[in-house]
Amino acid sequence: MNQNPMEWNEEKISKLMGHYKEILSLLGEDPEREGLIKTPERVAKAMLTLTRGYEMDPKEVLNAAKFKEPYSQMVIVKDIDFFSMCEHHILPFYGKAHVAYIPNGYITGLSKIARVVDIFSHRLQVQERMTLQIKECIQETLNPLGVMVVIEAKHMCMQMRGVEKQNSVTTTSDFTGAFNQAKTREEFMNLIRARHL
Ligand SMILES: Nc1nc2c(ncn2[C@@H]2O[C@H](COP(=O)(O)OP(=O)(O)OP(=O)(O)O)[C@@H](O)[C@H]2O)c(=O)[nH]1
Ligand SMILES: [Zn+2]
Repeated sequence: MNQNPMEWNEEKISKLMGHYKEILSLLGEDPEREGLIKTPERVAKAMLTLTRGYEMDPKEVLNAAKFKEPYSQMVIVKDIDFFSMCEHHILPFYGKAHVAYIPNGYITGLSKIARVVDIFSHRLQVQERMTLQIKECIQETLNPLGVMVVIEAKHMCMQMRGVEKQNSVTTTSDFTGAFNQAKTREEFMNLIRARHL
């Protein structure tokens, strides 16, 4: 998922650099001093990297590795680390995503589930919408018997500023189909909590 520098959109970078230079001045800094001279360019590239998910199609990623397979028990990819940015403050929120689905004739490459999380997290987000988008993307692409997504995250806008709570963790979950049954959700939650390897 590293952005190839050859693919930088020079026009966008140049415009972003102008804005970040202005922001540095407004914050009381001297954008011409040595340590800051390249900062607008660095920040422009960092922000384009952190929002690269806008340029990517998560359904295409899943469809590229969709395999016909009769396996119809739960598949779980847990502890998928992610970093995203809250759309309210443009500050990071970060944590782990856990995804389960029950195939209905088709499976996907395991890494593709993590890639879908990467794509949606590299956009300005709220945790709830990210949870729902991952769920919908998998449901609509693989048409499984059910999909469930659980996300646990810490929000820096609640740690560094505002209410300044360092240890609160937000958990969101969403599901379809077979996960409407409490027993199926329980199986997933137990497997998430179990420590293996
Ligand atoms: N539901 C939800 N809220 C979020 C998320 N990320 C940040 N927020 C919250 O978005 C809210 C924005 O509230 P506002 O009152 O408009 O903004 P604010 O004055 O900066 O709020 P404080 O953070 O309480 O200082 C805050 O309560 C944040 O904690 C998220 O992923 N989901
Ligand atoms: Zn925020």
